[in-house]
Amino acid sequence: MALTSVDIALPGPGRPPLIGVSIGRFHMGAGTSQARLMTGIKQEVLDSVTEAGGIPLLIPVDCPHDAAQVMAALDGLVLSGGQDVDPSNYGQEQQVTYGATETATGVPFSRPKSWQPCALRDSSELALYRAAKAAELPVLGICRGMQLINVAEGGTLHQEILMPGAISHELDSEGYVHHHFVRFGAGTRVRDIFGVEQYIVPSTHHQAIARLGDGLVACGVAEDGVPEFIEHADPRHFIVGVQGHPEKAGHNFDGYRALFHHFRLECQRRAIAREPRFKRA
Ligand SMILES: NCCCC(=O)O
Repeated sequence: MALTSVDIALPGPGRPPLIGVSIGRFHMGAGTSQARLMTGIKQEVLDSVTEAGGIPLLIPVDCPHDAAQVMAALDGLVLSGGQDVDPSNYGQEQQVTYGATETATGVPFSRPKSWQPCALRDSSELALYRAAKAAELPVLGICRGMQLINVAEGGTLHQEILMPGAISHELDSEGYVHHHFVRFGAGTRVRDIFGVEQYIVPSTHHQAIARLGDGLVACGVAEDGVPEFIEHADPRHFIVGVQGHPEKAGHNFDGYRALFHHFRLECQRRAIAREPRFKRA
């Protein structure tokens, strides 16, 4: 689908939708006088929502309000990327990777497979997802966000992509992004949005969906079988997860801009249906 700048610039009838964006929390400058606890999100996520015609509103992990109250004030939810989901949320223990040498140091190493899990962020985002779904608000999950949707629906993750025959999905040791193809399922929402059967994925993840959650469809799958896109099978829900990073790819690949565009339109359409007073003549 080719989007023009006019499509993006005109939000259409009604007010621009208010789109909640979950954000991570992390420590910076540990052990220095600049040590601080930060809350942050990649700028590209906010830019993608804004460019698509939505208003992004950040939801901190320790927001004290009930998730249903928060989502009642919003028209949609973006679950952003970041640290790994704690394996306890999908019934597993933290696994450990053992290596003969660490690339940089040449010494044996072991490290937890799941990177910096944060119980507070997990519980906050799981509650927001459930509240958004209950209110039939559109949800777009990016990378970790897609994995969180799967976990919320009872699915599981591979704590590392080490399955036989798996292609490379991670940044390589020099930081280059691997690109590979994804094939969209016929009759799926994402197939309609992208308007093609195959698309390119800039891939930067080390975990992947293992068992798919209830009600979800793996609507875009890589050649090694790794789910790259998921969506909810029930058409009442606009719930879409992307394992890659659409917020980083929109300037090169129109399909990812189309994804944000359709998400914003769906948020707006449902907001108008709920609040007809916002509809312009
Ligand atoms: N697990 C959340 C971040 C994405 C990944 O590396 O799998």
